[in-house]
Amino acid sequence: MSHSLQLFAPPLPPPLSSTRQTPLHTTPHLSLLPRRSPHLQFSLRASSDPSVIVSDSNGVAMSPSSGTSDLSSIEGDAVTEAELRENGFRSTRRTKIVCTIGPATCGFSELEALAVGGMNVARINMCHGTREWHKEVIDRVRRLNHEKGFAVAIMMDTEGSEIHMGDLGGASSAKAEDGEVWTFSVRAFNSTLPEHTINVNYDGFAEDVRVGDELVVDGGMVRFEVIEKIGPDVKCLCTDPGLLLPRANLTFWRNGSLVRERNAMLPTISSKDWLDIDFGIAEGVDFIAISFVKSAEVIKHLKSYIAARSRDSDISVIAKIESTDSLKNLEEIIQASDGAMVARGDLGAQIPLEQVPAAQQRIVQLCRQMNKPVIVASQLLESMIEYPTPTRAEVADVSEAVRQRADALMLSGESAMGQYPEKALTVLRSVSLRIEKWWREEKRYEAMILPSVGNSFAEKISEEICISAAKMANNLEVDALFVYTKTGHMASLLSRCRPDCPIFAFTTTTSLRRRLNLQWGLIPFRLSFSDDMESNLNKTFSLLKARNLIKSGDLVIAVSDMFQSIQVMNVP
Ligand SMILES: Nc1ncnc2c1ncn2[C@@H]1O[C@H](COP(=O)(O)OP(=O)(O)O)[C@@H](O)[C@H]1O
Ligand SMILES: C=C(OP(=O)(O)O)C(=O)O
Ligand SMILES: [K+]
Ligand SMILES: [Mg+2]
Repeated sequence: MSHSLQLFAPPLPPPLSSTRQTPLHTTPHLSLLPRRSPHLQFSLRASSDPSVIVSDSNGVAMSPSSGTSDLSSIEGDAVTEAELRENGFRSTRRTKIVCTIGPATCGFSELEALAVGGMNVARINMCHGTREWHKEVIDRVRRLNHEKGFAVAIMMDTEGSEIHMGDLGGASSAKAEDGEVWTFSVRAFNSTLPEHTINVNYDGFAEDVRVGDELVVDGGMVRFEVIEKIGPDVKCLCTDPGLLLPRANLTFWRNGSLVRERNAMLPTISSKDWLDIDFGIAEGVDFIAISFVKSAEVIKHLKSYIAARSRDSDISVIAKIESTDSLKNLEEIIQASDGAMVARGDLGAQIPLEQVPAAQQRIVQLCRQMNKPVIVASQLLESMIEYPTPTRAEVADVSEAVRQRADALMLSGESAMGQYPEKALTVLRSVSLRIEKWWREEKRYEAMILPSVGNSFAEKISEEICISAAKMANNLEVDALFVYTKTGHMASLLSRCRPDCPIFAFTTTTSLRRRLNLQWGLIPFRLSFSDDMESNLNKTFSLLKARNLIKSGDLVIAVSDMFQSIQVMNVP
C-alpha cells in the first residue's frame, strides 16, 4: 500500500514525429518507487469548500458546470456518479446509450427524464423536422447539461440522398391494402396529395424503375409491384399490405437483386445535407453521423471540411454502415471515420435480413480492433413503440449487442415517437448491466486480437501501456483505471481493452468529455491537470473523495498520455 509500481518513459516526443526514436528515449523501464504520501501535497481548499462541488441527493451536480475552468473543480456525469455511489464501481454500466429525439421526447422535462435514465448521447435525425425544431432540441440539451450537470453529447444524423417517400401530406401514416393501386410520383403537389398517391424525393425515380420491378418500403414493411409508367407517375400494385410512414426509405428490386441504376450515383452528402452540416458545425454538435456512406473519400472530405470550418474541429464523424457499398469498403471507411454505426434499418433493406447479424458482428469486431467506437442501431426494442414491455426476442437482441461489446446501443422510433421512451431506456440499461455482470462473473474473456493501430513508435508504446494496464487491472482486480488524457486517445485505447473495472477518464475540455461519453466503460470527467502526475493524482483523489466517488484503500491504476507510465496505488 505504501509502494507503487511505476513503469515510466520520458515525456512523449511531439505527436507528428514519425522517425523512430532511439531506444534511450522510448523504452519504458520498470522501477519500484516508494510512494510519496499524496495528501501531504494536497491543498485542503478543494475538498472542504462546499461551493466547489455540490451535489443534490440524486447526485446531480449543482455547481455551474459546462464551460467553467475552475482549476480546483471536477465535472463528472451526474447520473453515473449517482450510480457509482449507489452500486459501487463494478456494477456501473459500461455500454453507452444513444436516444433519437423526436416529438415524444423533445420537451425539456422529457429530455431530462432521458438524461436521468442514462442517455449518453441525444441523436437528432435531419430526415425529419426543421432546423428550427432541431435547434430547440440542441438548446434544451445544452441547458440541461449546464443547469443540471449532465454531459449528454449531441449527434446529428444526415438525411442522405437515397430514395425515400415524402411526408404523406401531413398524415402520420397511411395504410396500403393488398391489391390496391398506388401512384408513386416525382411531381410537386402544391397542397393536398391525391388519394393513394406518394411523393418520391428523387427526380430520376420514374426513369430508373421498370414495369415488373418490386418496390420495397422500409426494408419490407410494405411491397408493391410496378405495373405502369405514365410520365412522372409510376403506378404500383400493393402485394404486401402494411403501414406507410412519412419519409420511409424506398428500394427497388429486379429479378431478386437490388437495382443500382443512376441512383447509385447520387452524392452521399446532398446539397441539403451540406446545409445541415453547416448548421451542425454552427451549433457545435459533438458527432455528425453520415447516412449511406459508400467510400472512405466522403468521410475524409467531410473531416477536412469540418477542420477548416470549426474553430477547434472537435466534431467526430460517424460512418453509418447501411448499404452494400459500405460493406464492400468497410475497412477503409472505418479507418477514415471516428466511429461507425451498424444502421440495421436500411442495411436490412439492402442485404438479405439473415445476413444482418453476421454483418453486425463483423462491423463491431472491426471497430474494436481499429479502436473506433461502434453503435448498434435500429429496432432493438421496436415493439416498445406501442407496448410497455419488450419481446423476449428483443431482449435477446439487445443482449447479443452487449455481449459483442459494442460501445453503444441506440433507440430510434422507441424514443423519438414511441409511447414508452423512458421504459425502453430502462430496458436497455438493465439488460446491459445484467449481461455485463454475467460476462465478468463467468470470466468470459474473449480471445480478441487487438492489432497495433498506432502509426508512430510513441503511439505503439501508448497501446502497449494501455493493454498492460488493462490486463493488470483485471488480474489485480483493481477498483478503477484512471487515465489523464488531453486528446482522448489513451482513454479510447483503454476502453478498447474492455477491462473489468470502469475507466475514469480525466480530460481538460467539456467537449472532449461529452464525446468520450460514447465509448464503452469510460466515465469522463473534466478536470484541469498539469504534467505532474503526482499532483494530478493527489488532486483527483481529494476531489473524488470529497464527492464520495472513491474512498481510502480503493485500488487504482493510473495512466496518462503526457507521461507514459503505469502506476498502481491504493487511494490514501
Ligand atoms: N425530428 C423528428 N420529427 C418528427 N418525427 C421524428 C423525428 N425524428 C424521428 N421521428 C419519428 O421517429 C421515427 C424513427 O426515427 P428514425 O429511426 O430516426 O427515422 P427513420 O424511421 O426515418 O429511419 C421516424 O420514422 C419518425 O416517424
Ligand atoms: C439508423 C438508421 O438510419 P436512419 O434512421 O437515419 O434511417 C438505419 O437505417 O438503421
Ligand atoms: K438519417
Ligand atoms: Mg438509415
